[in-house]
Amino acid sequence: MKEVQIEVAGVIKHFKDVKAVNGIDLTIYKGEFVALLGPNGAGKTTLVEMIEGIQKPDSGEIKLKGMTWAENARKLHQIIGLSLQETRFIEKLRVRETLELFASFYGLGSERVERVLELVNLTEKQKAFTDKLSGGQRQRMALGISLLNEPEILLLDEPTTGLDPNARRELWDILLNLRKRKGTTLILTTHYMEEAAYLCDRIVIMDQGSILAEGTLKQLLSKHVKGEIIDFSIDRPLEKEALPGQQAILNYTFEKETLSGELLVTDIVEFLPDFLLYVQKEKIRIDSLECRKLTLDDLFTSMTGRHINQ
Ligand SMILES: Nc1ncnc2c1ncn2[C@@H]1O[C@H](COP(=O)(O)OP(=O)(O)OP(=O)(O)O)[C@@H](O)[C@H]1O
Repeated sequence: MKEVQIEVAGVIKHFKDVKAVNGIDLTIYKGEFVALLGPNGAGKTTLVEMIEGIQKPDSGEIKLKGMTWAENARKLHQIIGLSLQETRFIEKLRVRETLELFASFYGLGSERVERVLELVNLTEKQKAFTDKLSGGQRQRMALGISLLNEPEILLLDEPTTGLDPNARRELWDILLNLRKRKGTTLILTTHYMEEAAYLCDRIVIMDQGSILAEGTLKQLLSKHVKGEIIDFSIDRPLEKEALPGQQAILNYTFEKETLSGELLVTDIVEFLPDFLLYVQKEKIRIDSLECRKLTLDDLFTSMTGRHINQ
C-alpha cells in the first residue's frame, strides 16, 4: 500500500481579485518526487507555501502525514524541510556558521552540520562568507539548510533557477541520492521542463491557479499529445493545401518571414517519403529538416497557448 504523505483537497487562495490557487486537489505518496510546472503566476509558489504552512488557504484542507498546520504545527516543523525562492543569507556569516545557526533552531550540533556540508558538497567552502558563494553554491547551501533536520518531506521552490546545466545536474544528483537513502518525499516548483522530466516521478502542470494535467512524463505525452513533428525551412512559402498526405497532417504552420514550417503529422515514416517526393518534383530547396517526437514543451504549449518561460 502506498503511504499518503501530502493531501491537498479543494484548496482555494485569493489575493484581492487574483485567484492564485483555484480549487486544487492533489495526493502525494511517500518517496514520490513531484514537480509543479507552470509559467510565472501559475500559482505554484502560493500552493507550496500553503503546504509549508506559511500561507493559509481561504478554503479547502491540507494534511501532511494526516496532520493539519492548525493542530500540529510543532510536529510538522520537525518533518518538513523547505527552501524558498531566492534565499538570502546573512552576509557577515560564513557557510559553516550559517548552517550552525539554523542547526541550533533544531537543537542539532556540529556533527549534523558536517554531515550536511558533505551532503551538499560544501565542505571545502565551509569557511567562505556566504556573499562570496557562486549561484550553484548558494542553491546547495539553501538545500543544505532545508536538509538539516533530516526532513521526510522536502519542499523546494525553484531550487535550480539561474543555475548552469552542470550546477543544476549536481543538485539533482544530491536529491536523487537523498531519496535512495531516505525515501524522502519531494515537491519542487520549476520552469524547467527537463528538470521535471529527469528528476520527478510525477509532473503536475499548473496554469492560472489550476491543474491542467498530471501524470508521469510518459502518461502525459501519450494521453495528451498525438503525433510527431517535422520542422523544416525552404526557399519559398508553402501552403497547406499544396502538401501531399493531407489525411496525416494534424497541424501545419508556416512562417513567411523565416520561410520555416512546422508539420504535426500522425506518423513521420508514412508522411515523409511523399513530402520529399513532392519537394523534389517542385524543385523546392530544403535548407533544414528535422524530425522529432513531441515533448513536454509541445504539450505545455498546446494546453496553455504559450511557452513555459513566457
Ligand atoms: N502576496 C501576494 N499578494 C498579492 N498577489 C499575490 C501574492 N502572492 C502571489 N500573488 C499573485 O498570485 C498569482 C500566483 O502567484 P505565484 O507566486 O503563486 O505564482 P508562481 O506560479 O509561483 O509564479 P513564479 O513562477 O513567477 O514564481 C500571481 O498572479 C501573483 O501575482
